[in-house]
Amino acid sequence: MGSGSTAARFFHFFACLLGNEPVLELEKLSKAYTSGEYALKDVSFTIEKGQVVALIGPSGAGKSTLIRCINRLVDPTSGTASLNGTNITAMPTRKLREVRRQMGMIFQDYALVDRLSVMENILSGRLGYVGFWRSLFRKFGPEAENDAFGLLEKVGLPGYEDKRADALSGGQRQRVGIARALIQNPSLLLVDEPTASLDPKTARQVMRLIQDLCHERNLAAIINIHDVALAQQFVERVIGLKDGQVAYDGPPDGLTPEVLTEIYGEEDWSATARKDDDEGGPEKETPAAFAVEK
Ligand SMILES: Nc1ncnc2c1ncn2[C@@H]1O[C@H](COP(=O)(O)OP(=O)(O)OP(=O)(O)O)[C@@H](O)[C@H]1O
Repeated sequence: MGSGSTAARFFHFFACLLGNEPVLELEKLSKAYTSGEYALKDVSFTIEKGQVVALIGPSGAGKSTLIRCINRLVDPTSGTASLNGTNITAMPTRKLREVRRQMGMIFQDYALVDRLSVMENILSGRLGYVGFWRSLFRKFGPEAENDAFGLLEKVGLPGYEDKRADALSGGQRQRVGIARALIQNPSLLLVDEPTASLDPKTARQVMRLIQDLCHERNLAAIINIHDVALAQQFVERVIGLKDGQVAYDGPPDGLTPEVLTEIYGEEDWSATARKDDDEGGPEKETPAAFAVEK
């Protein structure tokens, strides 16, 4: 382990002492694909426990590459990513299973197994915790099943456990995807365009649900999202990528037309950027967050 990672561990330890517990720390993370072009260039930021962050930026800005570097589906070219103080960029592949179960993934296309029940889909989030034979026969134990029932309530789908995944609406499928990610007991949620396939109302419900569950569990999340207005409504921090670099890192209110022009280019942003006299800040937790569209 080099001196860089020793310094990173020191800063992580110090930040924890100060009460700002970093979950994810990126230090000059870069990725060049074989074409030689950089998809990410020196990306550095820290996400603390309980912080919900939107990752925005135009197509090709590097958002998916960043998420993939964090969960090591893609190996960064240089720089480091640390999860709870452990450098995951340097981790050998055989150890990745352990670190990946600390990262819950939520996908645009839900990634459910259609022919399986809601309960089986949720329990598959526990695959990283059981051995080969138990995973093969999908034996996760009564404790995991209890957790799954609790999560079904949380995501507003009580009584849905025996329904097949392909009998659900898009919004319901995403709720199952959220429950599957949470049953992993992750410390970080990586959320890839969770609302891209949903109508505006369901998209809001799903964003509200993610926000509420993160606050309730003090869980950090990065949400890759194209809908800037939706992001502004439900997160406390926005990171804007442009050409693989961080072009903005700040509160949703700071996304002025000028900042959006810097990230996306010239456009009439007046309908998108939150105005100073709008009701400020992301939505706060409300019981309505758990209302379900059926
Ligand atoms: N497997 C790959 N091989 C080569 N280049 C790639 C690969 N994946 C992504 N890229 C390139 O890296 C850059 C960043 O792509 P990435 O998919 O991360 O952007 P994005 O912001 O997620 O875009 P979108 O919003 O359209 O999903 C682009 O120039 C893209 O062409």
